[in-house]
Amino acid sequence: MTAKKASAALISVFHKDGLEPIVKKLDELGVTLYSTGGTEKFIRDLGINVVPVEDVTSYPSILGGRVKTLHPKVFGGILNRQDNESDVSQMKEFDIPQLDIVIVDLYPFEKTVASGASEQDIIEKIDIGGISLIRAAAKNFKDVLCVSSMEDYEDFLNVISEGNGSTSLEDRKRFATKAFNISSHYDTAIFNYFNKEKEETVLKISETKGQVLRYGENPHQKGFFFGDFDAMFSKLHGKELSYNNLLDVDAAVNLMGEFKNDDPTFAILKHNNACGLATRSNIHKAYVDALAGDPVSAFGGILISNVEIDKPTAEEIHKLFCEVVIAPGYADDALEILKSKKNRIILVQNEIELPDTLVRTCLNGVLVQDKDSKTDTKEDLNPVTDKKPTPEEIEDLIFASKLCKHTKSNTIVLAKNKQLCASGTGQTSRVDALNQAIHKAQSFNFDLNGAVMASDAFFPFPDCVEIADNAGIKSVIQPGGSIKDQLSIDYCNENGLAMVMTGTRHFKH
Ligand SMILES: NC(=O)c1ncn([C@@H]2O[C@H](COP(=O)(O)O)[C@@H](O)[C@H]2O)c1NC=O
Repeated sequence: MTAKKASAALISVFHKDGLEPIVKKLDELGVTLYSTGGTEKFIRDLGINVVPVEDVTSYPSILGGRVKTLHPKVFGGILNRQDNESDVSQMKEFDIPQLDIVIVDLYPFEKTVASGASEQDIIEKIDIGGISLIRAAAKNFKDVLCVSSMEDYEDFLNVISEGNGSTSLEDRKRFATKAFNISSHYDTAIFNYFNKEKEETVLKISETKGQVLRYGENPHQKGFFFGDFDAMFSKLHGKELSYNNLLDVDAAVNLMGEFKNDDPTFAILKHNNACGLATRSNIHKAYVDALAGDPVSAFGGILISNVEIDKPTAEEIHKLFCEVVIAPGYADDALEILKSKKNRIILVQNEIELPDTLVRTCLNGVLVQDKDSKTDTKEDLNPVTDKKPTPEEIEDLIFASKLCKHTKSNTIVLAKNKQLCASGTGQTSRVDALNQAIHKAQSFNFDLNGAVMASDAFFPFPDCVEIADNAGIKSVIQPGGSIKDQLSIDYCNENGLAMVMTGTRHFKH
């Protein structure tokens, strides 16, 4: 028989909200309730009989609540094996009450850390007794049902009501799984707090908000997202986001983060790279000029704006088939237009910081690195040629460099008047990336005379500046650092090009 009738429950919870229906139900079912200080008072105030845990331990809660349930009579009541003769006789010998249900809601450690509390307050929010109760009850799931978080109260209430006081082995094991999820996540959070300075080269990630995606990168692959999408975005409309949508949204948000404080800027991305980008005096113009960057690739793209989207912009966007639109907000009439396509995903981006550590799988492990948080500014530009870039060219160099940083390596970005003309993306050589960019820009009738070129890494040879010069490019930004830098500088000097070095490489593999 795997169904067990519950006769006693220990309840010790931090959050008392939501507890009332549970204790009422347990009382109605004739279950004896044992409880700790604040929880006991809460139950008693409801007019329900409850046994203080002190009556079991013969100890008061001591050391400011650090020790209240940590006692053999409590843990014996949870950990005894009901089908083990020796356990059963010891329960009698030591007068230990049988506990069939344990309900715990832990001290809110993570919330306390996030609130910026003092170290002492944080330390006091490391739950010791509660986590021990959870682990003990979950270990003994054959006999005990463990409710380990207030988020599971409703689930538990259904189980106990449907079973009329009995619980099935299946449910007890299901709740034990939840319990070990809670306890391991809790300890991970504590470790990561202590390991803030990253002294231990150990990686502990605990994501509890997993979402099953329709599929992975392709329909025959499974896919999941672990993260808190709702903290980052309010989804106003459209179909469920796919694995690839999420990757594109990530690329879009990271790119637009570079233009947060700039004039209205619009970007269109495909396969994580921008195919259109423009900064203008209003968002309508920015969209039109971003689209002009590559109206062919824009089909099915991810669109992002750094300012609210107005009606004229929405009318233009509406002519295009696009997967996702992201903005800090939408005018009402703009939203109405955008919503008129059933599947179009419309997101409002909330003001929230992205993590500053990047993680990806590698071989049989993972690679971890700091995010490339360096954005090239005017102060970073070291002019290395006789000719210096004009103020307009400097604006374009910074614009192109910001985009370069968010484009797959090897990359070359060509820009003019704060508009992306074209980029070469993810090429195996820098020359290929440049040729791809020039060819693409010319195919969309961009006049590259006076355009600027940004390179994510140094030029190993002077071939790139020569090709760029022949296409009409007048100014170049690159990190520098090649032993043959001087050859590129010499070419620029001989041919009237301006070049600046930043000293910062922006590879994106
Ligand atoms: N010290 C102990 O023995 C102990 N036993 C249970 N707790 C926690 O005390 C809280 C409930 O306390 P109260 O019922 O006094 O409001 C729960 O969050 C529970 O996880 C304890 N507190 C911290 O470790």
